[in-house]
Amino acid sequence: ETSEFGLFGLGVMGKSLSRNLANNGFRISIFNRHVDGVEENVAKDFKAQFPELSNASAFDDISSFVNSLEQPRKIMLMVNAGKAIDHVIEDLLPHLSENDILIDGGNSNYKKTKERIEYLKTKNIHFIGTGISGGEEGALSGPSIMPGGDREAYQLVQPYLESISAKDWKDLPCCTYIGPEGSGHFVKMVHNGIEYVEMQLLAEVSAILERLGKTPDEIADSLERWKETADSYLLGITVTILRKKEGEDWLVKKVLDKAGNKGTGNWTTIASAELGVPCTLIASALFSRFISFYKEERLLLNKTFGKVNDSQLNISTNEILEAYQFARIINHYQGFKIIEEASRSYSWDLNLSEISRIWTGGCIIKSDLMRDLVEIHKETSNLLANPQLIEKLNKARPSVKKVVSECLLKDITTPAFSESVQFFNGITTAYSTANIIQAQRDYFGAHTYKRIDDESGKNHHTSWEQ
Ligand SMILES: O=C(O)[C@H](O)[C@@H](O)[C@H](O)[C@H](O)COP(=O)(O)O
Repeated sequence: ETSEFGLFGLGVMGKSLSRNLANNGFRISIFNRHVDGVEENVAKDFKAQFPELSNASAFDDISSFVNSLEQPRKIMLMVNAGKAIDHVIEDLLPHLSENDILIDGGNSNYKKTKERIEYLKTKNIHFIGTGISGGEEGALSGPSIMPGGDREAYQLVQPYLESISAKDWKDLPCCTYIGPEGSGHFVKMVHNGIEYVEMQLLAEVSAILERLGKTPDEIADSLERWKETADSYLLGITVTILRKKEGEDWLVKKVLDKAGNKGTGNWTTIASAELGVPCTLIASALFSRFISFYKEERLLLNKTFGKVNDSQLNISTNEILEAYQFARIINHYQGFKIIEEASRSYSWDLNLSEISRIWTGGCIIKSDLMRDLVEIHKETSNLLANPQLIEKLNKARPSVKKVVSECLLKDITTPAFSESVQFFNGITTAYSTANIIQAQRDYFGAHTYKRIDDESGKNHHTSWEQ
């Protein structure tokens, strides 16, 4: 009997998604390449390991894999983002038939996805660029799925993606058609950008609570209490991480402080620059990872400059919680702003409320705040215009300013907290200092400027020295 769905690439996510598809009763074919001495019989061995895969067909030969599938074929590619996708597409093409559908479930760059859609369209093959969030566990039990590309083709794979996805509080699938072109991968990219900041904020919170003399267990106790008002997946795993011991020692203390990245935070920062959206927090979180990589230089410079002010920190845990809530709202404001701008610039017509909804389950940034954003985005796309969030921000302002200034004075590095206040001050300032910038640009480059007393809006130029 032919299979109804194919899974190509049995890495961490591919394996979890295969089992998820099988657990949902689908007849699947699974494929993993054969690499002498490296990857041999991966699909067959994997199939043998899990009872739910007993009906699955396992292959390491592309033509048998493709021919095992009913037409139009639906194949999900779970291979590393980048060139590997193009190689796999070229390997598959000779075996595919018109109207077959390829789904790229990796963290691919949205511009490349658009190119691949257009390239495969010339061969009457559909390509759906799909963001999948939730890691190994989420992919098995139900990830958040963000498919983008050809809507008709999506409808043919919708039953599979919706079945395996996480379910929201109304038991609806955390999977929805995002939009055309690479919009699915764009939205996943921004998901990761928001994720970077949420992780950075929790790291900064831990550093501040440690400076207040708390052990990892005591920090975990505090964060555990924060679940009442600020629960999120990342808060939950950070509690577990902080409690993890190796003998008497906390494992987290043994982890080398060099944070890696696989590119999505990078791309989000580039996209924010290209689209003119100030995602300052995402850029800051990315650059904090880059700074962490200068470990040797940091050790040297620490000797040169050292921390001078290690006096007592005068901050309460509750003020840190309020500051954390403040910065998270700014983070989500910036994240959804770039999605809104991309939707406008690329005519993708994205639904911010629906995107918030599918991010309430299965994904890394799922949280109580995201749950609130589902309703808020039905009223406005501007989170800073929502009365509920305005009230929260105004209530938390004294705390975040105190936390940032105290940490600055006491030499505790809090780039994400600091940036949240700087951004907020900037975006809420009626008359900024940009008039000076315009005058300087006009001075040395005759770039012209507009005048507040000239409603025509025409450009003016001044010979500033005369
Ligand atoms: O949503 C998710 O499931 C994760 O974000 C996932 O996509 C992956 O873990 C990223 O690679 C993390 O990004 P970095 O490797 O850049 O931290």
